[in-house]
Amino acid sequence: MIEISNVSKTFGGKNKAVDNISLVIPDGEIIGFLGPNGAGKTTTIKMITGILNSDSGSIKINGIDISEEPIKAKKQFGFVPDSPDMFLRLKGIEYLNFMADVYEVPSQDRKPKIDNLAERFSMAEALFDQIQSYSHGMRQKIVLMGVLLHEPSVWILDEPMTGLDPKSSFILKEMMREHAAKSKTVFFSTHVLEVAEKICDKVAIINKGKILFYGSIEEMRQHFKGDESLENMFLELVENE
Ligand SMILES: Nc1ncnc2c1ncn2[C@@H]1O[C@H](COP(=O)(O)OP(=O)(O)OP(=O)(O)O)[C@@H](O)[C@H]1O
Repeated sequence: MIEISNVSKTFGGKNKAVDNISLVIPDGEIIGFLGPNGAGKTTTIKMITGILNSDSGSIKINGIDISEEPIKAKKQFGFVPDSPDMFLRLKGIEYLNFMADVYEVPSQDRKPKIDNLAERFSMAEALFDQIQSYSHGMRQKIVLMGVLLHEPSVWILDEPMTGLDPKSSFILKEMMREHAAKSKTVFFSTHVLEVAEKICDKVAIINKGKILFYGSIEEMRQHFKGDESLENMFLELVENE
Protein backbone atom coordinates (compact mmCIF):
# COMPACT_ATOMS: atom_id res chain seq x y z
CA MET A 1 0.00 0.00 0.00
CA ILE A 2 1.13 3.54 -0.74
CA GLU A 3 -0.24 6.42 1.33
CA ILE A 4 0.35 9.93 0.01
CA SER A 5 -0.87 12.65 2.39
CA ASN A 6 -0.96 16.36 1.53
CA VAL A 7 2.17 16.25 -0.59
CA SER A 8 3.44 19.31 -2.50
CA LYS A 9 6.53 20.11 -4.56
CA THR A 10 7.54 23.46 -5.99
CA PHE A 11 10.47 23.96 -8.37
CA GLY A 12 12.40 27.21 -8.50
CA GLY A 13 10.27 28.91 -5.88
CA LYS A 14 7.17 29.33 -8.05
CA ASN A 15 6.48 26.33 -10.33
CA LYS A 16 4.10 24.21 -8.21
CA ALA A 17 4.54 20.83 -9.90
CA VAL A 18 2.54 18.93 -7.26
CA ASP A 19 -0.07 20.78 -5.25
CA ASN A 20 -1.23 19.22 -1.97
CA ILE A 21 -2.17 15.77 -3.27
CA SER A 22 -3.48 12.87 -1.18
CA LEU A 23 -3.94 9.36 -2.56
CA VAL A 24 -4.16 5.89 -1.06
CA ILE A 25 -2.99 3.17 -3.43
CA PRO A 26 -4.40 -0.02 -1.91
CA ASP A 27 -3.14 -3.59 -2.13
CA GLY A 28 -4.80 -5.97 -4.57
CA GLU A 29 -5.69 -3.41 -7.24
CA ILE A 30 -4.02 -1.96 -10.32
CA ILE A 31 -4.00 1.83 -10.17
CA GLY A 32 -3.25 3.94 -13.24
CA PHE A 33 -1.84 7.45 -12.95
CA LEU A 34 -2.95 9.63 -15.85
CA GLY A 35 -2.45 13.23 -16.82
CA PRO A 36 -1.29 15.45 -19.68
CA ASN A 37 2.37 16.35 -20.25
CA GLY A 38 3.80 18.32 -17.36
CA ALA A 39 0.88 17.41 -15.05
CA GLY A 40 3.09 16.22 -12.19
CA LYS A 41 3.12 12.43 -12.63
CA THR A 42 6.89 11.88 -12.72
CA THR A 43 7.45 14.39 -9.91
CA THR A 44 4.93 12.49 -7.76
CA ILE A 45 6.56 9.16 -8.60
CA LYS A 46 10.02 10.58 -7.83
CA MET A 47 8.78 11.68 -4.39
CA ILE A 48 7.18 8.28 -3.69
CA THR A 49 10.45 6.56 -4.56
CA GLY A 50 12.61 8.97 -2.55
CA ILE A 51 14.46 10.42 -5.57
CA LEU A 52 13.03 13.85 -4.73
CA ASN A 53 12.09 15.15 -1.29
CA SER A 54 8.60 16.59 -0.97
CA ASP A 55 8.27 20.15 0.37
CA SER A 56 5.44 19.10 2.69
CA GLY A 57 3.23 16.15 3.54
CA SER A 58 4.15 12.51 3.99
CA ILE A 59 4.52 9.37 1.89
CA LYS A 60 4.39 5.88 3.36
CA ILE A 61 5.06 2.61 1.59
CA ASN A 62 3.64 -0.39 3.42
CA GLY A 63 3.46 1.91 6.44
CA ILE A 64 7.11 3.03 6.23
CA ASP A 65 7.80 6.73 5.72
CA ILE A 66 10.11 7.28 2.71
CA SER A 67 11.82 10.31 4.24
CA GLU A 68 12.14 8.91 7.79
CA GLU A 69 13.31 5.38 6.90
CA PRO A 70 14.41 5.57 3.26
CA ILE A 71 16.37 2.30 3.04
CA LYS A 72 13.63 0.27 4.71
CA ALA A 73 10.97 1.94 2.54
CA LYS A 74 13.00 1.35 -0.64
CA LYS A 75 13.17 -2.37 0.09
CA GLN A 76 9.37 -2.50 -0.22
CA PHE A 77 9.13 -1.47 -3.86
CA GLY A 78 10.47 -2.03 -7.33
CA PHE A 79 10.67 1.06 -9.52
CA VAL A 80 10.89 1.26 -13.30
CA PRO A 81 11.77 4.85 -14.31
CA ASP A 82 10.57 6.45 -17.54
CA SER A 83 14.04 6.31 -19.07
CA PRO A 84 15.72 2.89 -19.09
CA ASP A 85 19.09 4.21 -20.29
CA MET A 86 21.32 3.09 -17.44
CA PHE A 87 24.33 0.85 -16.83
CA LEU A 88 24.83 0.78 -20.58
CA ARG A 89 28.29 -0.81 -20.45
CA LEU A 90 27.09 -3.80 -18.46
CA LYS A 91 25.84 -6.92 -20.17
CA GLY A 92 22.21 -7.74 -19.39
CA ILE A 93 23.21 -10.68 -17.21
CA GLU A 94 25.73 -8.53 -15.29
CA TYR A 95 23.03 -5.95 -14.60
CA LEU A 96 20.63 -8.63 -13.35
CA ASN A 97 23.29 -10.10 -11.06
CA PHE A 98 24.09 -6.61 -9.79
CA MET A 99 20.40 -6.02 -8.97
CA ALA A 100 20.22 -9.46 -7.32
CA ASP A 101 23.25 -8.51 -5.17
CA VAL A 102 21.78 -5.14 -4.17
CA TYR A 103 18.48 -6.73 -3.15
CA GLU A 104 20.12 -9.81 -1.62
CA VAL A 105 18.42 -12.41 -3.80
CA PRO A 106 19.83 -15.79 -2.60
CA SER A 107 22.27 -17.22 -5.17
CA GLN A 108 20.40 -20.51 -5.58
CA ASP A 109 17.22 -18.60 -6.57
CA ARG A 110 18.83 -16.35 -9.17
CA LYS A 111 19.24 -18.62 -12.16
CA PRO A 112 15.68 -20.00 -12.17
CA LYS A 113 14.28 -16.49 -11.69
CA ILE A 114 16.45 -14.98 -14.43
CA ASP A 115 15.66 -17.87 -16.80
CA ASN A 116 11.95 -17.49 -16.17
CA LEU A 117 11.95 -13.71 -16.73
CA ALA A 118 14.22 -13.98 -19.79
CA GLU A 119 11.90 -16.54 -21.31
CA ARG A 120 8.75 -14.49 -20.61
CA PHE A 121 10.29 -11.35 -22.13
CA SER A 122 12.14 -13.14 -24.98
CA MET A 123 15.48 -11.85 -23.68
CA ALA A 124 17.45 -15.10 -23.20
CA GLU A 125 19.89 -14.52 -26.07
CA ALA A 126 20.33 -10.80 -25.47
CA LEU A 127 21.45 -11.29 -21.85
CA PHE A 128 25.05 -11.75 -22.95
CA ASP A 129 25.19 -8.50 -24.94
CA GLN A 130 25.93 -5.04 -23.52
CA ILE A 131 22.86 -2.99 -22.65
CA GLN A 132 24.11 -0.21 -24.94
CA SER A 133 23.45 -2.49 -27.92
CA TYR A 134 19.79 -2.93 -26.88
CA SER A 135 16.78 -1.21 -28.46
CA HIS A 136 14.66 1.06 -26.23
CA GLY A 137 12.15 -1.74 -25.66
CA MET A 138 14.90 -4.23 -24.74
CA ARG A 139 16.37 -1.71 -22.26
CA GLN A 140 12.90 -1.30 -20.80
CA LYS A 141 12.63 -5.06 -20.44
CA ILE A 142 16.01 -5.51 -18.74
CA VAL A 143 15.16 -2.78 -16.21
CA LEU A 144 11.81 -4.46 -15.56
CA MET A 145 13.50 -7.84 -15.12
CA GLY A 146 16.01 -6.34 -12.66
CA VAL A 147 13.15 -4.89 -10.64
CA LEU A 148 11.05 -8.06 -10.66
CA LEU A 149 13.98 -10.29 -9.67
CA HIS A 150 13.68 -9.45 -5.99
CA GLU A 151 9.88 -9.78 -6.03
CA PRO A 152 9.03 -6.44 -4.43
CA SER A 153 5.53 -6.23 -2.97
CA VAL A 154 4.92 -2.72 -4.38
CA TRP A 155 5.44 -2.03 -8.10
CA ILE A 156 5.87 1.58 -9.20
CA LEU A 157 6.20 1.93 -12.95
CA ASP A 158 6.62 5.20 -14.87
CA GLU A 159 5.34 4.72 -18.43
CA PRO A 160 6.25 1.02 -18.46
CA MET A 161 4.66 0.12 -21.83
CA THR A 162 6.63 2.70 -23.84
CA GLY A 163 8.69 0.92 -26.48
CA LEU A 164 7.48 -2.57 -25.61
CA ASP A 165 6.35 -4.76 -28.48
CA PRO A 166 2.78 -6.14 -28.30
CA LYS A 167 3.86 -9.50 -26.84
CA SER A 168 6.01 -7.94 -24.08
CA SER A 169 3.33 -5.39 -23.31
CA PHE A 170 0.76 -8.20 -23.05
CA ILE A 171 3.04 -10.18 -20.72
CA LEU A 172 3.70 -7.16 -18.52
CA LYS A 173 -0.03 -6.50 -18.22
CA GLU A 174 -0.58 -10.16 -17.36
CA MET A 175 2.14 -9.95 -14.68
CA MET A 176 0.57 -6.79 -13.25
CA ARG A 177 -2.75 -8.63 -12.94
CA GLU A 178 -1.07 -11.64 -11.32
CA HIS A 179 0.73 -9.33 -8.87
CA ALA A 180 -2.45 -7.48 -7.87
CA ALA A 181 -4.29 -10.82 -7.55
CA LYS A 182 -1.74 -11.78 -4.87
CA SER A 183 -2.92 -8.72 -2.86
CA LYS A 184 0.17 -6.72 -3.85
CA THR A 185 0.37 -3.13 -5.08
CA VAL A 186 0.66 -1.93 -8.69
CA PHE A 187 0.87 1.81 -9.45
CA PHE A 188 1.83 2.93 -12.95
CA SER A 189 1.69 6.07 -15.04
CA THR A 190 0.63 5.96 -18.65
CA HIS A 191 -0.47 8.10 -21.56
CA VAL A 192 -2.13 5.11 -23.18
CA LEU A 193 -5.73 5.42 -22.11
CA GLU A 194 -6.81 2.15 -23.78
CA VAL A 195 -4.36 0.30 -21.53
CA ALA A 196 -5.63 2.12 -18.45
CA GLU A 197 -9.23 1.45 -19.41
CA LYS A 198 -8.54 -2.25 -19.89
CA ILE A 199 -6.45 -3.16 -16.89
CA CYS A 200 -6.85 -0.58 -14.13
CA ASP A 201 -9.18 -1.12 -11.20
CA LYS A 202 -8.94 2.60 -10.52
CA VAL A 203 -7.35 5.64 -12.15
CA ALA A 204 -6.02 8.83 -10.59
CA ILE A 205 -6.07 11.82 -12.93
CA ILE A 206 -3.68 14.66 -12.22
CA ASN A 207 -3.47 18.03 -13.96
CA LYS A 208 -1.44 21.10 -13.02
CA GLY A 209 -0.30 19.29 -9.88
CA LYS A 210 -3.82 18.59 -8.55
CA ILE A 211 -5.79 15.33 -8.45
CA LEU A 212 -8.96 15.87 -10.49
CA PHE A 213 -10.42 12.38 -10.09
CA TYR A 214 -9.62 9.15 -8.27
CA GLY A 215 -11.85 6.11 -8.65
CA SER A 216 -12.93 3.34 -10.98
CA ILE A 217 -13.81 3.95 -14.64
CA GLU A 218 -17.38 2.99 -13.70
CA GLU A 219 -17.43 5.71 -11.04
CA MET A 220 -16.11 8.16 -13.61
CA ARG A 221 -18.94 7.21 -15.98
CA GLN A 222 -21.47 7.79 -13.18
CA HIS A 223 -19.84 11.16 -12.55
CA PHE A 224 -20.21 12.04 -16.24
CA LYS A 225 -23.70 10.45 -16.36
CA GLY A 226 -23.02 8.68 -19.64
CA ASP A 227 -21.31 5.81 -21.38
CA GLU A 228 -18.33 7.75 -22.65
CA SER A 229 -14.87 6.34 -23.36
CA LEU A 230 -12.10 7.06 -20.87
CA GLU A 231 -10.49 9.22 -23.56
CA ASN A 232 -13.53 11.51 -23.84
CA MET A 233 -13.95 11.80 -20.08
CA PHE A 234 -10.22 12.41 -19.60
CA LEU A 235 -10.22 15.20 -22.20
CA GLU A 236 -13.34 16.76 -20.69
CA LEU A 237 -11.85 16.72 -17.18
CA VAL A 238 -8.50 18.13 -18.22
CA GLU A 239 -9.83 20.75 -20.63
CA ASN A 240 -12.40 22.11 -18.19
CA GLU A 241 -9.65 22.90 -15.68
N1 LIG B 1 13.82 19.29 -12.01
C1 LIG B 1 12.89 20.17 -12.35
N2 LIG B 1 13.14 21.51 -12.30
C2 LIG B 1 12.17 22.41 -12.61
N3 LIG B 1 10.93 22.08 -13.00
C3 LIG B 1 10.63 20.77 -13.09
C4 LIG B 1 11.59 19.75 -12.76
N4 LIG B 1 10.98 18.54 -12.93
C5 LIG B 1 9.72 18.79 -13.34
N5 LIG B 1 9.50 20.13 -13.44
C6 LIG B 1 8.24 20.77 -13.82
O1 LIG B 1 7.22 20.23 -13.02
C7 LIG B 1 6.02 20.07 -13.78
C8 LIG B 1 5.57 18.62 -13.71
O2 LIG B 1 6.50 17.82 -14.43
P1 LIG B 1 6.44 16.23 -14.45
O3 LIG B 1 7.69 15.74 -15.11
O4 LIG B 1 6.14 15.73 -13.10
O5 LIG B 1 5.19 15.98 -15.39
P2 LIG B 1 4.59 14.63 -16.05
O6 LIG B 1 3.16 14.58 -15.69
O7 LIG B 1 5.42 13.46 -15.66
O8 LIG B 1 4.75 14.93 -17.59
P3 LIG B 1 5.04 13.97 -18.88
O9 LIG B 1 3.74 13.26 -19.13
O10 LIG B 1 5.34 14.96 -19.94
O11 LIG B 1 6.18 13.06 -18.54
C9 LIG B 1 6.33 20.56 -15.18
O12 LIG B 1 5.90 21.91 -15.26
C10 LIG B 1 7.84 20.48 -15.25
O13 LIG B 1 8.35 21.46 -16.12
